[in-house]
Amino acid sequence: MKTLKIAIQKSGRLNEKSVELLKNCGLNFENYKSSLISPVSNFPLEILFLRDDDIPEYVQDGIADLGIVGENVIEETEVSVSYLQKLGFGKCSLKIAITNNSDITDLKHLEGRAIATTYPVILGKFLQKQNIHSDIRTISGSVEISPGLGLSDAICDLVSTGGTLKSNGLKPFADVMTSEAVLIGSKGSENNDLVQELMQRIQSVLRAKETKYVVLNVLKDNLTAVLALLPGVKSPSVLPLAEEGWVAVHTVIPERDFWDRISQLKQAGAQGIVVMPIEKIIL
Ligand SMILES: Nc1ncnc2c1ncn2[C@@H]1O[C@H](COP(=O)(O)OP(=O)(O)OP(=O)(O)O)[C@@H](O)[C@H]1O
Ligand SMILES: O=P(O)(O)OC[C@H]1O[C@H](OP(=O)(O)OP(=O)(O)O)[C@H](O)[C@@H]1O
Ligand SMILES: [Mg+2]
Repeated sequence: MKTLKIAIQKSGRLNEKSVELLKNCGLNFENYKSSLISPVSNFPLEILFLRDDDIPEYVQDGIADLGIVGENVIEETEVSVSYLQKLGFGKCSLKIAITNNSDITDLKHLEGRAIATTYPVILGKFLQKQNIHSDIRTISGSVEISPGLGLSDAICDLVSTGGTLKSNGLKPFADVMTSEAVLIGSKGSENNDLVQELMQRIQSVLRAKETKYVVLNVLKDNLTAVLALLPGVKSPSVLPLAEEGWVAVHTVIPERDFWDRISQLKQAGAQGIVVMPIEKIIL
């Protein structure tokens, strides 16, 4: 069977999480900073370490079968690839930001104004939809300093905490798009058996990340109330305890409403609650 190639970012915001995800999928490979290509010893796969901007085109052209990259980069490069899976990391928004003392209060005020960005394609489409004609100034980085230097009236750049905007005297003004890291594939790659195997592994790791394994003890009299609060993969397991009248309940709980569930369980009579991380959930 043909060896697959997956392109991930060589260094930068997505590198560490991409490597961690692949390792959690049980793939063995070396992650030397100097190597640009790394074979996986226990799966027919090679990992290419690239600048993130190049990943969509490598995948579109079939040089890499798969890639991990931000949605923002895919939109900007306007490639034709298959979106296979959102990966839940690298979450950020592309925003238009203005200076704290700006006279711009409405999108229409951007008409004729200069906006600096590394995302001219996405910004251009956004403005076109609003029928606004701005002077888009494409620069390759450090976008946030351009209003202070007099290069632009506004910027359009990625924001997550907002710290970079704040420290440059800027404030968010309009949301252009939200983004996160996604697994992409060359068109048709989703039909490849190896791609499907890898996607199943990735999905089992992502599912596990979203959930916790919980074991708790409860008096049989309170069991119905506790079970009513629990989802489980199929349903919770209930096991007798050595002490008469008590049972142990094993289940999985979604990470997102974890603390609410735990306090509800305690109120319903759950005791000795043990919470454990889950490595993989294979359905
Ligand atoms: N502040 C942020 N918070 C979360 N995710 C972000 C943030 N900034 C960028 N990202 C996401 O991470 C991706 C990579 O960001 P990074 O800053 O490492 O890119 P880069 O400097 O263009 O890297 P490269 O050297 O590979 O070209 C972005 O395209 C975006 O999807
Ligand atoms: O809202 P914040 O949490 O402050 O993040 C926003 C910053 O993060 C990104 O740059 P990054 O730090 O990745 O550096 P880069 O410009 O060198 O890619 C982005 O281009 C912003 O400058
Ligand atoms: Mg880049």
